[in-house]
Amino acid sequence: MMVRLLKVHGSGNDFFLLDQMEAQIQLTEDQLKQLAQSICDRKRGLHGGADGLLLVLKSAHKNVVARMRVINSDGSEASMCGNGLRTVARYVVTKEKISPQINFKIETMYADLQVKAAANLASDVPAYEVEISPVSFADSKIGMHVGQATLQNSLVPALSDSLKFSAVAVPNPHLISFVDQQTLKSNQLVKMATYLNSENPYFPDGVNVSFVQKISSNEIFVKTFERGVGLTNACGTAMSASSLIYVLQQLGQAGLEQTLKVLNPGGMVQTIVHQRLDGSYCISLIGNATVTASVSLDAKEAMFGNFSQVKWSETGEQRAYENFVDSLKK
Ligand SMILES: N[C@@H](CCC[C@H](N)C(=O)O)C(=O)O
Repeated sequence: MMVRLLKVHGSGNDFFLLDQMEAQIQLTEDQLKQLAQSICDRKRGLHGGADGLLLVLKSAHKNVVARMRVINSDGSEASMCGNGLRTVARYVVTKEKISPQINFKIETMYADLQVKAAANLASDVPAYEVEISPVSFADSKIGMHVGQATLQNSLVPALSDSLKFSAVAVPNPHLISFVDQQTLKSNQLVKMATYLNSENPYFPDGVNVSFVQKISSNEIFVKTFERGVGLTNACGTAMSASSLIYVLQQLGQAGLEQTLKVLNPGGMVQTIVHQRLDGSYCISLIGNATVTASVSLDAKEAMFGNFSQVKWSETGEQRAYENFVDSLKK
């Protein structure tokens, strides 16, 4: 059962992308989960593994070009993936020959989201802009049980006696703390997030946890431990959620519609926080959509960790991306 995959990334948050409309045989839900776990495994997976598997499907919604599903590397399904959506948008533009000026929609678990091509981040680094929405601060939408209906820069004594937390669903769940350099460099993020993504009474379905550092008024650094994955180079929804919290708590109205620079361990994206007329928020996430390789493999063999028949062909795009990351350090 041969299938073709792409290896893609946004800010180094990397994925295998499978277009199920092109696959000759449809994999069952169990087979998709097993394939994701097998190829994404960082030690025994395909070419160093990945953070997840992105599925591209047909959408039944009117005026929607395609549908995206996201399977984390542990086989769990996520409701949204910001970095992944940019790469899916690029894939759909190429496949459907959509003009780069056109805005279009991609269906995700809870919303049909606007996407469009953006100006290159740097020479030969294609970029896309995607909508991150819907946003909710309610404990029920976040899957949060901390004895408070919302968390907005609040102490949660069960988690830490000094760090303050904010929680938001965009719509996948995020727990965010603004920290100093020493805390950012410590093992606290991994320790806390590992606990909150194992059996625990506070976030029984797990949560993406980010530590954020303010760099300047329009610049933040975000480090994320993702639910279903672990520490990643970047998490698009986490950077969007962190930008929203930063604007609401530190910039106020003046921060709306402003472009923020969001640095992360894998590179940099830009975000813009919007407030709609009905008072709800949404975020524009702008960043690279890089295709590093095209792959063909026998899905049944790959599910069991046999990659002997894999054909792997590099695109050459990674070099330009690395030059871009180097330029950020200067
Ligand atoms: N990397 C993603 C988020 C993927 C889903 C997350 N691990 C979850 O389970 O919610 C992003 O770029 O947003």
